[in-house]
Amino acid sequence: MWSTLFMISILLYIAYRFLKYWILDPWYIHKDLWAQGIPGQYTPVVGEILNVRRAVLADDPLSFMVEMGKKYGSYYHTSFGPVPRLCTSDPSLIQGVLKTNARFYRKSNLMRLILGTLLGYDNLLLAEDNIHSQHRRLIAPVFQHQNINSMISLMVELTSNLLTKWKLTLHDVENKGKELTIDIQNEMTHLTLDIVTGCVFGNGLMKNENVREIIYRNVTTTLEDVQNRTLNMIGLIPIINRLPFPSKQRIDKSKHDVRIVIQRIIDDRKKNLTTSSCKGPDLLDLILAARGDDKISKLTDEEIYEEALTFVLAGHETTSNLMTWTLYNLANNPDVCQRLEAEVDSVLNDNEEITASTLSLLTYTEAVLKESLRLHQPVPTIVRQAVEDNMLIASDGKQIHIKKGTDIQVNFFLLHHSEKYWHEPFKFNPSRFNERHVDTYLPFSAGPRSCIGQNFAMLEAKVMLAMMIKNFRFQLVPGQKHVPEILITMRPKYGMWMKLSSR
Ligand code: HEM
Repeated sequence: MWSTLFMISILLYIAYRFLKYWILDPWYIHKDLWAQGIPGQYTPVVGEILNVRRAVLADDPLSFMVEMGKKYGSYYHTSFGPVPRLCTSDPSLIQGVLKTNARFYRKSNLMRLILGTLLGYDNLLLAEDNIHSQHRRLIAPVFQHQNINSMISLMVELTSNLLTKWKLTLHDVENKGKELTIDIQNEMTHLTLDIVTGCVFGNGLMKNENVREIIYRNVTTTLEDVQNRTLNMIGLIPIINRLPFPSKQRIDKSKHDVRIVIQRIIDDRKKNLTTSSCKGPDLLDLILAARGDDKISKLTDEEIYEEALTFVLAGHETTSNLMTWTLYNLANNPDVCQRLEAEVDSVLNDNEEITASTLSLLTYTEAVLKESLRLHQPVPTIVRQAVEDNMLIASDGKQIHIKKGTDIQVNFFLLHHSEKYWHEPFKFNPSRFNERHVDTYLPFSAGPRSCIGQNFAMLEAKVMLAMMIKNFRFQLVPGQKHVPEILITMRPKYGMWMKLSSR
């Protein structure tokens, strides 16, 4: 009798929790937002997942966001699965979430589920509160200009290796009377992975083909597995995401293999058995040496491992997407490309070393990259979850009370394509960056969790773009579909095939 009552209570409790999570809590949040006059729509349990899926299957993944923006304006509520969301591209609300009220927000559970599997949780991307601020204070000086400027020589060397490979292949192919076509997305992913791993791990990686192969293979296949598990929901459902499906076993094995080689590189570096491949200290030297204000506090071995892997993950696909979309935009805008070629030809000299001061002369190149980041933002949206009730103020003066548990989707894509802030927003026009754009241009986000690697990324992209444009012309192979695919980053779903010719 007592055991039956106990079982019934447990079942009722589970049913209540289920109902609360999937129906009651979301309903109260939507009701509250409607009561405040915020437009929006609510489909219980699934939210907008089916609409998003429909747009993705129709190869038009941005269309849903654009339609919702047109229908409701720069802030509205909806939900993703059961989780209620305030979606916004309003600069004032965005500043509220990312800066003024940042203490009331955490990264979304979705992001933790997707990236935590591979990275762990004590790193800049995923840590919260004190751990995050402590790591940020320790690591921010690592990315100062004087440190990353000494990495330019390695960026140049690795880009030059790729250009030499292209030249040789082009020569061979032309001798056979054919054309050279390559998937530029694939090439850029390899180059950015080469650069970031080289700048993190130095010659422990550069000189050991085997180590490099283990890191590259495991990082890329794990990212694919993690992405597939997100799309088919296996990775998102608690308990299910721990079951030993083949993809989970592959991820665990990769994690283990990567762990062993990276730990070895770190241990060797501590014993001075390996060195930086840059002109100065590399990122690993810098995080090993990082000390807090008290000159004593430092990262633990486990944290150093996670941060090093975080740089590799956060730093390669984002920059590779920037490069791929930039070449796409240049191929579609020959006038811009001509002006870029003229700048690069006048600044880069075959016999002179490329230094920070050479790069500072490439102002139009920088504008081209900035405009590409606006038009094809590598990280088009981010999501934060409110962990306390708080008040946000929109640009039109409306005050919005946000309840604990609400997700906020910050939509950089809509912000960067808003006619309110950008003249002819869908046009590729680098000259618009002759002026400064402050709160309306956020490719690297803003506030205490903005991209810590942004100077590194811009420097690297400038080196790659200038050297590539100096040597080659890139034309799009006709007949391909250019469809963006968005998981955390936005990349071309079917690759980006280009015909290469020498300049
Ligand atoms: C074009 C290239 C890049 C773009 C567009 C980009 C964009 C971003 C954005 C939007 C965020 C905020 C994410 C969020 O709040 O959820 C971010 C965070 C971050 N990025 Fe980047 N990123 C780029 C390159 C890099 C590089 C090269 C590195 C490192 C070498 C890097 C390291 C990080 C880290 C560690 C964070 C987390 C910072 C924190 O929360 O304190 N990123 N990035």
